[in-house]
Amino acid sequence: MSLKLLDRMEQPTVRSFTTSNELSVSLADLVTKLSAESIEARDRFTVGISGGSLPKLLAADLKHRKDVKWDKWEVFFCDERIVPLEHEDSNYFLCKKELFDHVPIPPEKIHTIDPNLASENEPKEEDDSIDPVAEDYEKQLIDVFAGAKSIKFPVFDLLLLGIGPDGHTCSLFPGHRLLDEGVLWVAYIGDSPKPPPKRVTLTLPVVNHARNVAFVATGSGKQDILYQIFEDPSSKLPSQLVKPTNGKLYWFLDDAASSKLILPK
Ligand SMILES: O=C(O)[C@H](O)[C@@H](O)[C@H](O)[C@H](O)COP(=O)(O)O
Repeated sequence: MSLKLLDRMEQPTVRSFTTSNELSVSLADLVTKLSAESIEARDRFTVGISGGSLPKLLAADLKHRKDVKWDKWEVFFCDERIVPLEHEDSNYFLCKKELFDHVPIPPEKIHTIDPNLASENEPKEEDDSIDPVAEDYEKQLIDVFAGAKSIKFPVFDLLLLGIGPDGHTCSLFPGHRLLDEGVLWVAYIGDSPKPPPKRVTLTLPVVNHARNVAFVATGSGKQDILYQIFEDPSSKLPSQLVKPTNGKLYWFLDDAASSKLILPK
């Protein structure tokens, strides 16, 4: 593979599958393995899930696994649309339909935004990454990850990321000022190029502090952006800025998405 992501300490693991079902089985194997290892080491598994096509691919095989200690999971959302939780645009709603309705994760371990906190008016210009929904969600992360301690950033056991055709991930979009956010754990974006516009998102430092990060991308619509990411280290796309500091990076692709990449057989 002519992987140009050479400036990271550890090469990512890149897997491409003929079918999305094969991808889902392999992804479920990794999630199950990381869940067991995390629970063994820390008596819990902290995971962040993205929206889009990821939840269906994640759940397809995982929801049938019997060897997962679901009650030890702490689930967050890598980004979330500021809509009611029962709205079809809600990532929680999507994950509930695909996964949470099929596995016994205790409801109190599924950490959702509180859309009722949404302010009618946009934040003031100078602090426009701060918003009641984002602040509340950040407090939920602090409760789970920091408790009484003060830590710079949370360390997720696994973050599951999608990638947009423009190279965005979470709700971190190309050229957006949020890419420079270095303090907040959760930020507000009111002008998401991908509708709906109002969202909260984990910030890049949180993503890069994770023990494991797995991108999931399928379909020919992703082939060009994946080629750019893997072949052009100079472009600073959000997905290319994901370089876990002390963590492992995985790419789960299907052959349609990886068709322009030169991957080892
Ligand atoms: O809430 C969201 O919109 C997602 O978290 C977003 O970051 C998604 O992962 C990408 O847009 C890829 O979406 P697809 O996998 O559907 O192309």
